[in-house]
Amino acid sequence: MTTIDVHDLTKEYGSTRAVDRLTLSVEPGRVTGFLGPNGAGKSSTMRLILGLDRPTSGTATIGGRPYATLREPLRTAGALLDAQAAHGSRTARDHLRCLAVSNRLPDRRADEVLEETGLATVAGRRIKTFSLGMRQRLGIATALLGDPPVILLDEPANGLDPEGIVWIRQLLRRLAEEGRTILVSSHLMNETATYADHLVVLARGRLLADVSMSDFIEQHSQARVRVRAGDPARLRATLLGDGYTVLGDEDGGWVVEGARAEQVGAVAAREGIPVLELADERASLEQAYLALTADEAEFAASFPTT
Ligand SMILES: Nc1ncnc2c1ncn2[C@@H]1O[C@H](COP(=O)(O)OP(=O)(O)OP(=O)(O)O)[C@@H](O)[C@H]1O
Repeated sequence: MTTIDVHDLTKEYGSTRAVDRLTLSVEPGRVTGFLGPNGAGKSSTMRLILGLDRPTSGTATIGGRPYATLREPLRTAGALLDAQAAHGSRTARDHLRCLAVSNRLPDRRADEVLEETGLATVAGRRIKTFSLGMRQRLGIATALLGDPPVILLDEPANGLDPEGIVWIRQLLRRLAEEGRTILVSSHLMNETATYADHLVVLARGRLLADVSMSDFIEQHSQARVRVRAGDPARLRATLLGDGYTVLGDEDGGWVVEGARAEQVGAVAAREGIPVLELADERASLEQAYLALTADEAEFAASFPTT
């Protein structure tokens, strides 16, 4: 089992501290979503893990070794960082075969990963004719080429069509179930929620959270209850009288902030108000993420207050 270990990692570009004393481990057998506002340091961290940049201080290792010292790196870690990186005048198959040869991988791996990523029918086409989504698939094919235990993907769903998004979700789940270590950065919270088991959240180069998906949502969201009742006006007045915050929902019911279903049910029962619908509302990853990072977004839009 191969773990990614980052210890006290710092990277400065001139006066910008892109990564700031970061310590974390990315564990095998699960998909770790790598989140954070623009400029948080996600790509910089991935580049440092992959030996593409030198840290200012600290270490990043894969299976206990710096990437640069791995003898057959593609067999240990595969990555998609920049889908535009492939040579445009080569065909997809030639691009992958060249990489296979230079990494002493069997030639057949090129066709296997083309098949796996849905590119078999365009394997003979030059990469410069590829759409963004096809380039993403080729980047993922490259990451899978060495059948590595560790995979890092920077925004893999970028440019994928709806079918491609379903495909990447299933692929990530399968890779994790095979026991691999998967680190995936994304700005798409709804997507991340469908495949990640664990989350690492950065802001301004620092670690904000390193926690399971379910604990993250629990910790960074408020309990809410949705309720519809036979006498909505009286239920609202009673709840307000008991100190709850009550908002209207689009179906004519109420959303009660900071409450659980059993509490709202007890209030309705006490007052003899018939309850037609009552449910705890599960916060989304997006709501929890926005609550956590509200003060951290370096380039957050400012909204007019009037
Ligand atoms: N090669 C570089 N030279 C100078 N500054 C850099 C370089 N690479 C990154 N930075 C800076 O480091 C900070 C972190 O950038 P990084 O790309 O790692 O963030 P990110 O979390 O991946 O952002 P995004 O979500 O927008 O891709 C930013 O302030 C960025 O401008």
